[in-house]
Amino acid sequence: MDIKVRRDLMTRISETNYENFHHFPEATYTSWLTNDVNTINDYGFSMFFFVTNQIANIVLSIFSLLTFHYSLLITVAVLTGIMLLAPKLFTRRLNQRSVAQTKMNEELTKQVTDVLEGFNSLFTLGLPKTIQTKTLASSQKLADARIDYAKTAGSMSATVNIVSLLSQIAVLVHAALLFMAHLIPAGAVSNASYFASTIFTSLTGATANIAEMSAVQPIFDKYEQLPINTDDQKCQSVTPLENQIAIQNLNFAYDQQQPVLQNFSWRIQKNKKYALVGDSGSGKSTILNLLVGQLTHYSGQIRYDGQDYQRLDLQSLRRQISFLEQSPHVFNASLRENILLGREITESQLRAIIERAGLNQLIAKLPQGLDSILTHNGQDLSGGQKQRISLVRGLVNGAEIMLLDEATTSLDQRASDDIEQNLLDDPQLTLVIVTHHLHETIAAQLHQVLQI
Ligand SMILES: Nc1ncnc2c1ncn2[C@@H]1O[C@H](COP(=O)(O)OP(=O)(O)OP(=O)(O)O)[C@@H](O)[C@H]1O
Repeated sequence: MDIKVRRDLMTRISETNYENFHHFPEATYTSWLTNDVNTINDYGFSMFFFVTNQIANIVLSIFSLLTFHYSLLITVAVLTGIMLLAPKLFTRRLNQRSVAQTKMNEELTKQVTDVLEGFNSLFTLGLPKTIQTKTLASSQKLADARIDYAKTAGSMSATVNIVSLLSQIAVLVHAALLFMAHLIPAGAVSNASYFASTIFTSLTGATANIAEMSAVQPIFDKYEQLPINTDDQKCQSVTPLENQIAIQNLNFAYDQQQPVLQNFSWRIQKNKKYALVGDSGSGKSTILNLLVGQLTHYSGQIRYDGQDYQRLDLQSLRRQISFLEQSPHVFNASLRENILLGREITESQLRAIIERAGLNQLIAKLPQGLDSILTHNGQDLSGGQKQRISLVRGLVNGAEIMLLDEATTSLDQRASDDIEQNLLDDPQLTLVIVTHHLHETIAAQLHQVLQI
């Protein structure tokens, strides 16, 4: 069941779009997939098994009581109704406490992840103690949320227990009256008391457990906040570029108060080479993100061979465009897996691409070559080596449009120029380079250098 919950959640994550995914920090997803799944186990699935057991006890005891006198069943039925209503007084509060608890779990995971990722910065500034102070507050908030939940669950349990006790006394009195009226034998009075105790004790447990079980529903509701992207399925699949990508009168803002691009127009023609330059924060990366269909909330138009981006299947668009970031993520897997990422090419094609991106030196240094395992986020690689891996990934795609977002900045000038020259020499390639260090010889070969 854990596997199914996680699989459904990962399906949701993998099928959402770029903007929806980044609506939450990664740590929130970590919390969903770990803390929340544990909560679903502890309060959801485990309770379900208890409740099944308790309901079996109740049903069998009711049958036994029925053999003494039918009227006992009526008393039990009325009291059961009252017992089932008692926890309803607490359901809303319990749900709220459950949500608060999962939110605090998310907050703690977020803080812990954030501060541990910043370990190097804090350490070099001589501030390692900040790790404690930054996480203690969220840890305390989580503890408070857990106590609040326990208090509500405890109050509910106490109320149901009192109703249960009164109900057991009521059945005993009823049985005693039946005995006095000579309707049941004396032994049935003590047995009725025993079965009443079984019924109401099991009911006490079952009602509290059902309430706790339902308190995990808000977690599933929370998962629904991550919408699955269904737009692409309705749209047109993208084929290799024949003519041009045209941006027309485009306006874009991450935050409505601060527009990044205003009335921006630009054309990228097939097989031509471009550079985007400009001050830091001027919007160069944003333009690439728009071109690759990652940012979709803009006004104006982007057209791919005349077709509006809004009508295109953006997944298939991304198969036509290789987008190379400045700091690519390196997975904790072999170098080969890091390059292929599930795609298939022949060994000779792979070797040729590695040669082209200048990754040979790194492979020669690694103990198992291409099959050496890299650490999480490539902590044992240099920035330049990571960028070469990213370039190989892009070339494996075989896409004829390539967008480089300062993708060679960690390499020395010569290596960076070599790679850029290699891409410029490819007549099939449509190339856009975002850079702060445009070498004159490279600039001279470009179709256009656009200043943002
Ligand atoms: N995800 C984001 N959310 C909010 N604002 C953002 C986001 N990404 C970028 N911005 C803002 O948008 C503006 C343009 O950013 P962008 O990264 O496109 O600039 P850039 O020209 O590529 O900068 P640099 O040369 O430093 O990489 C900046 O003011 C930046 O703060």
